[in-house]
Amino acid sequence: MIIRKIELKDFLSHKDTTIEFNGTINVIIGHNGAGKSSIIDSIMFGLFRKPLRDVRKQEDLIRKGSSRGSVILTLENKGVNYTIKRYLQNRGGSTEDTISIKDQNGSKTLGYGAQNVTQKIKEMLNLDDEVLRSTIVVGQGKIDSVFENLPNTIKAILKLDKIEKLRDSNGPIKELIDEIQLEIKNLNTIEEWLKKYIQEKKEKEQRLTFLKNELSTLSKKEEEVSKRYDEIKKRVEIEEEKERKYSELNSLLGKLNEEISRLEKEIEKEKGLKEEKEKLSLETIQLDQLRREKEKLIEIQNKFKLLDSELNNYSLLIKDLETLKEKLNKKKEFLPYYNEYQQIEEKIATLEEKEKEYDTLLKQIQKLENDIEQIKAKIMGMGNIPDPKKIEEEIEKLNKEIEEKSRQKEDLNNQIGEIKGKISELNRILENLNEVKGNTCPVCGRELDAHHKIKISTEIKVKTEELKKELQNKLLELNSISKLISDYNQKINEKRKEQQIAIKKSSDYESLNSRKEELIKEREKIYNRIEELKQYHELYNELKKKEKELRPKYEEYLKYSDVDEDKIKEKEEQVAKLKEEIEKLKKETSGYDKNTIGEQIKNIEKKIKDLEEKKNRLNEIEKELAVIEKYKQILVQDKEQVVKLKTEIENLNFDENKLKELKNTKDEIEKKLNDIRIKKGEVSGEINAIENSIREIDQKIKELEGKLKNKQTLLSAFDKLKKLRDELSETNLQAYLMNTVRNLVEDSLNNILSRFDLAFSRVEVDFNGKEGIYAYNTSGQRLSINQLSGGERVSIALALRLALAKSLMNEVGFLILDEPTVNLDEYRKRELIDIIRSTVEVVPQIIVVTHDEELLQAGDYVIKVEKKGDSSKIEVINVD
Ligand SMILES: Nc1ncnc2c1ncn2[C@@H]1O[C@H](COP(=O)(O)OP(=O)(O)OP(=O)(O)O)[C@@H](O)[C@H]1O
Repeated sequence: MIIRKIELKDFLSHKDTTIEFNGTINVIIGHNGAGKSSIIDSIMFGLFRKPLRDVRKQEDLIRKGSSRGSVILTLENKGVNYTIKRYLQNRGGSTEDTISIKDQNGSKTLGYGAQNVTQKIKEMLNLDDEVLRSTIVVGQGKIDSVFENLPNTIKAILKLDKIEKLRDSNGPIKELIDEIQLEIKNLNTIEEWLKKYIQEKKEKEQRLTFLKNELSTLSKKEEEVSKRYDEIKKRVEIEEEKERKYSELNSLLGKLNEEISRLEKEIEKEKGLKEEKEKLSLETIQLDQLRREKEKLIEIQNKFKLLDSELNNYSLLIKDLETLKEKLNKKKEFLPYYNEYQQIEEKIATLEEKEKEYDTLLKQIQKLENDIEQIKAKIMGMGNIPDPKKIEEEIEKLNKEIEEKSRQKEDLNNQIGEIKGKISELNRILENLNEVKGNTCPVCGRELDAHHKIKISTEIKVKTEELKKELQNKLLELNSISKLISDYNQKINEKRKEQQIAIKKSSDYESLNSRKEELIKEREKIYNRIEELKQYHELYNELKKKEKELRPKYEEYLKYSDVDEDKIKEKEEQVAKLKEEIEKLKKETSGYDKNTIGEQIKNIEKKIKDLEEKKNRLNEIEKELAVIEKYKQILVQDKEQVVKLKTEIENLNFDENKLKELKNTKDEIEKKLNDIRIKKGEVSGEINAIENSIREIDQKIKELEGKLKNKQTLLSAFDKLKKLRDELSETNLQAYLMNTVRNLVEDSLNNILSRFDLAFSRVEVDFNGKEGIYAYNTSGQRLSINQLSGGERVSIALALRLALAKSLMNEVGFLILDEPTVNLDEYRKRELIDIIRSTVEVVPQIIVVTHDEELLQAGDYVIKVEKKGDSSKIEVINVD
C-alpha cells in the first residue's frame, strides 16, 4: 500500500492544495513555517483522524478564518485505489467521513462515519496509529526514538496484547474454565439425584403390584352383585308398569264419571227450552205482516213528497209559459227594424273595400307631403355649391405658375453652380500661387515676380469676394422661389380638397332633386284616385250613421229572437202532462194523512224490532235443543265405556304392598354394588397415579443420565483449557513468538545495515537487554546503542524501522520522515542521503520532509512548499 495523492482544503496553512506522490523518494522541501509538516499531519489525519503534532482539539486543524476543512487521501495497492475522505467542521457541523474503493469494476463505498473508516484502515494496514508512529512515520528529530520501548512496539505489531487478553483472569479462557468447573459441580449433584429417583421407582412398583391384585378381587365381586341387581330390577320394572297402567285406567274412569254427570245436567234443561220455544213461535207469526205494512206506508210517504215537488214544478212551468208569450209579442214588434238593419249591413259590406283603400290613400298622401317637405329643407340647407370646373381652372393656373417658378429655380441653380465653380477655381489659383516655385504665372503664363504675385492675389481675393456676394444674393433668390413653389403646391392641395367637396355636394343635390320630382308625381296620382273614391266614401258614411241609429232596436230584437210558436207549444204540453201526473198522485194518497204517516211508520218499526229480538232467541233455543240431542247419544256411549274400564282394572291384579317390598330389596343390592364400585375407582385411581409417577421418574432418570453423559468430556475439556492457558503465558507462547520475531528482525536489520556501509560486523537484537539493540564492531566488541555516535544511531534506527516494516508490516509500503537531518553534521547528512537511497530496495515509497536543500539529491520527485500570504502553495520541481 502506497500513498498516491493527498488533497487538502483549509487544513492548517493549506487553503487548497493537491499533492501527487509520483516518485519513489518524494522530497517535500520548503522554509520553516512553509507548511511542510502540515502535509504529514494531513496524511496521518487522513489515515486515523490523528495528526502527528499535538493539537488541543481537532478544530485547531481548520485553517484560521475558515469554518470547515477536509482531507482526501488516496492510497494504492496493486492497481486498486482507496479514497479516504475526512471532514473537519467548527461548532459541531457534520459531514460523514467515507472510505471507498475504485478498481476496474468501478467504485464502491466501503464504510461511512469516522470510526468505521478508521477501523477499515486498521484492518487494511493491519496496524494502528500508535504502531505507525513508533515505526515508519517518523516525526521531526525522532528517528532514534524507535529504540525506546522496542519490545512493546513489537508486541503491539504482533498484537500480543490480544493473547494476553485471552489468558487474562477475566479473559475468555479463564471464564470458560470457570464455567466448566461449575458445570462439573452441577453434574455431581445430578448423580445423587439419579440414585434417589431409582430407589423411589422401586418402592412405587411394589405398591402397584399389591393394588392390581386388589382390583381383580373387587371386579369379581362386582360381577356377582351386578347380576343379582339386574334380576330384581327387572321384576320391579314389571310391577311399576302395572302400577302405571292401573293409575291411568282409574284416572280415565274418574274423567268419564265426571263427563256423565255434566251431560245429565245439560239434558235436564230440555223441557224448559221446549216450552219457551212454543211461546215465542206464536208471538213471531205477525212479523212478516208488520214488515209488509211498513213498506206500504213508506211508499205512500214518498208519494206525498213527490206530489209536493210536482206541484211546485207546475207553478214554475205556468210562469215560464207566460214569459214566453210576452217575448213572442215583443219579437214581432221589433222585426221590421231588424230587417232594415240587415239590409244596411249588407250595403256597408259591399263598400268596405273601397273605404279601406280611401283611408290608406289619405295616410299615404300625408307621408308623401312630409317626405317632400324634408327633401326641400335639405336642398335649401345645401346653400350655394361651388362649380368644380371653375376650381379646376384655378388649379391649372397655379400649376402653370409652379412650372414658371421651377424654370427660374433651375436657372438660378445653374448660375449658383457656375459661381461656386469660379470661386473654387480662384481658390485653387491662389493656393497654387503660394506654392509656385518657379517663376511662371499659373494664370497668365508670364514671368512671376513677387509684385506680380501680390497683385494677382489681391485681384483674386477681390474677385472671390464679389463672387461670394453674388452667390449670396442668388441663394436668397433661390430660397424665395422655393418658398413660392411650396406655397403654390399648398394652395393646389387646398383647391383639390375644395373641388372634391363640391363634386360630392352637387351629386347629392342631383339625387335629392330627382327624388323630389318622383314624389310629386306619385302624389298627383294618389290625389286623382281619392277624387274617384270620394262618392263611395260619402255613401259609406251615411250608411254607417243609419246603422248606428238602428243598432239599439236591432239589439232589442236579438234578445227575443230565440222565442217562437213551437217553443210555446212544447211548454203547454209539459204543463198538461204534469197536471195529469199530479192528479194521479192525489188519487193514490187519498185516505192517508200526510201529517201522521211518519208517526205511524215509527210505531210499526218499534214493534218489528221487538219481534226480531224474540225471533233471535227462538233461533238460539233451536240450536241448544240440537246440542242436547247429541249429548243424549254421547251419554249412552260413555256409560258403556265405564263398564269396560272396570273389567280391565280388575283383570290387572295390581298389589301395591308387593311393589314396595321389591323396591326395598332392589335399593339394598344397589347400595352394595355402589360401594364396590367406589372402592374399585379408588384403587384404579391410585394405580393410574402410581403409573404416571413411575413414567415421570423414568423421564427424569433418562434426562439425568443424558446430562451425565457429558461429564467425561467436560472433565477432559477442563484439563485441556487449563493447559492452553499455561501455554499462552508470557513465558511460553509469547516468549516463543518474541524470540522468533527477534530472529526475523535481527536478520532483516543486519541485511539492511550491510547496504549502509557502517563499520559494524553485526547488530544484535536483545529484548532482555536494557538497550534492546547492541552492535559488534570489527574487533568483535559488543557496544550498546548509547555508546554509538549520533550518526550511527540514526543509521541503525532507520535500518531498524525498515527491518520492522519489511519483516512485520507487509501491508504498508511507505516510510515517512520529517526533517531527518536535524542534528546531523555534513558528513552524516551525506551518509543519510545514501542510506535513504538504499532504503528504496526495502520500502517502495519514501516521503521525506525537509528544509535542507542537500536532501534534494536523494529525491527523484521534489515538491516545493512556500508560504504565500497566509496560505501554503506547492510546486513540483524537476530535480534535474
Ligand atoms: N489552523 C491554522 N491555520 C492557518 N495557519 C496555521 C494553522 N496552524 C498553524 N498554522 C501555520 O501553518 C504554518 C505551517 O506549519 P508547518 O508546521 O506545516 O510548517 P513547516 O513547513 O513544517 O515548518 P517547520 O520547518 O518550521 O516545521 C505555520 O506558519 C503555522 O503558523
